[in-house]
Amino acid sequence: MPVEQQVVARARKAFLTGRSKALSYRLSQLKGLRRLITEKQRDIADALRKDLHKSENATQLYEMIGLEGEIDLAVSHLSEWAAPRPVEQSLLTVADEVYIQPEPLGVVLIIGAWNYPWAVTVQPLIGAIAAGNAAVIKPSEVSSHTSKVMEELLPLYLDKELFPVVTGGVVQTQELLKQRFDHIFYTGNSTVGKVVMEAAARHLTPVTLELGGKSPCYIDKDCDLSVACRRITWGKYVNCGQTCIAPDYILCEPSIQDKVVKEIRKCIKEFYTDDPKTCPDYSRIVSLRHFRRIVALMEGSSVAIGGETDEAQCYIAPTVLTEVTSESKVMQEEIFGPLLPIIPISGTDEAIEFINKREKPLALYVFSSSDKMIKRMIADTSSGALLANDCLVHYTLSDLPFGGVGSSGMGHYHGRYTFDQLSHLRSCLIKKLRMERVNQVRYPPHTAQKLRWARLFLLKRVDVGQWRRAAQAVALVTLAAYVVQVRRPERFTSILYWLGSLVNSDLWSPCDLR
Ligand SMILES: NC(=O)c1ccc[n+]([C@@H]2O[C@H](COP(=O)([O-])OP(=O)(O)OC[C@H]3O[C@@H](n4cnc5c(N)ncnc54)[C@H](O)[C@@H]3O)[C@@H](O)[C@H]2O)c1
Ligand SMILES: CCCCCCCC=O
Repeated sequence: MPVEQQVVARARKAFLTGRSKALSYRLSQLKGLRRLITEKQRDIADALRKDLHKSENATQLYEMIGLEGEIDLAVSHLSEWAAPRPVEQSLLTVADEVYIQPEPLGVVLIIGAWNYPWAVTVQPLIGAIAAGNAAVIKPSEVSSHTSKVMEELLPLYLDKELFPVVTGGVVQTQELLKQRFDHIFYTGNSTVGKVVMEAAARHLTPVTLELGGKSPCYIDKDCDLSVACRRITWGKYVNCGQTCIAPDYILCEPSIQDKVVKEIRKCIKEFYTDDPKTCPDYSRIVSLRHFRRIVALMEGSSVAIGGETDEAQCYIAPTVLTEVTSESKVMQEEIFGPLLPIIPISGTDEAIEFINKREKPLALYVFSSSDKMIKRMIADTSSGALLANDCLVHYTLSDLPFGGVGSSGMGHYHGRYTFDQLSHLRSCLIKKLRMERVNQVRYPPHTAQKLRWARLFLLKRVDVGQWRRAAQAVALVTLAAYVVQVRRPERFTSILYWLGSLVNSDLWSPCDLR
């Protein structure tokens, strides 16, 4: 039996013991993960320096702080997320207990990518643990040092049967994909995304696909170009452009192109000095394969800034390309590197047309001082996320669902969204065996009179929670009135009057007919 099959079988067996379901157990595992991040910062940072030339501070800023925040959020909200969720009811079920009970799915497969290997592999794991699942973790073989560190460290802090790490490349991943999972959470490119989805379909396993693509960045001429270019320079060149939501290309009117180039040049110098190659904050391309792919993308465009490369170090300077058209090589695929092409367009109409002609992006960036223009972009385009006047920062908010649409992915996560994505939201309705008369309206023979009652019973929507709160309020006020009557009879009438107005208030009127 292949080792991957054995690992999955062990994880399923551990899940079936039921121990991952107890909230106290989930919390202890989350706290273990938190300790790992705190105690092993140095090992994590060393590996990322070897993989991507990331500085220790950049590792903290772009990966670890986010994970700490997500763990803390899950720990503090777990009981609320996992609790039964009451729902609005119809009159037909008003006497019943009706709620949604989130329950674990079972064994989840998490396949991570290499660019922010801790963020994109461990963040889904936080949700998997919080939701009470077992999870098999497959880090990317491309960030090999990090993969090794994960394999060594995770078992020291987590239940190794419930949360095993499988390392290796395509062969091992494909072996894993033959196994039956209850959910597959994949982060990576769309070509492999299709392979994952096909394998999942064989077992009818649901998937979350966190993919990429070309995220456009439109700069309106009505905007502060120096601020806009500063934010774009940061968003593009952080991690050497190897960010799923990096602005892939700029769309702007020819009249502002020179100013855009000038401002970006200024910011590159400010962030990465005159010689980015020696700057500790400037990363490297992850592998020779990716290096050669990115260098080849420059062909046919003019280099306005940068363009220097060093194959021995997988170094590509922060680069801006001009004289780019839709047909240019650099526009045929996601760049995922430090090349920033500028494509001239005639204005907002053409920008929207350009964006809508292509696949739906993971992120869409708009820089403008006009609220109207920004709202128009939101209304007339579609993307995983839209940011006005900034780049990347939506990723840091746990309350925003992170994910793509169309070819940039399916499903979403972060914060409670990860919990819900990796839970089954089970509908529960608990009726008592009494009050059978109410059910007459649904039993044959189906008469016109029964139908009239059924219409009322089914279409009147009732917020039972609101009724309960109102009943509690009335009970409290009645008690207070009783106490006042005994102690201060002269105030009794005014309290009765107030009580009457409460009873007549909106709280008691049934919801609209729908
Ligand atoms: N949406 C997001 O959150 C997000 C985050 C990071 C990266 N990305 C996207 O990921 C892409 C970059 O990552 P990548 O794809 O180069 O990462 P990658 O090469 O590390 O592949 C991702 C995972 O897929 C596995 N894999 C690769 N080839 C396979 C195959 N043929 N069969 C089965 N499994 C296979 C790898 O083992 C790895 O674990 C970019 O498109 C980027 O935009 C998206
Ligand atoms: C604040 C920026 C973090 C970016 C992480 C992006 C993960 C996808 O590549």
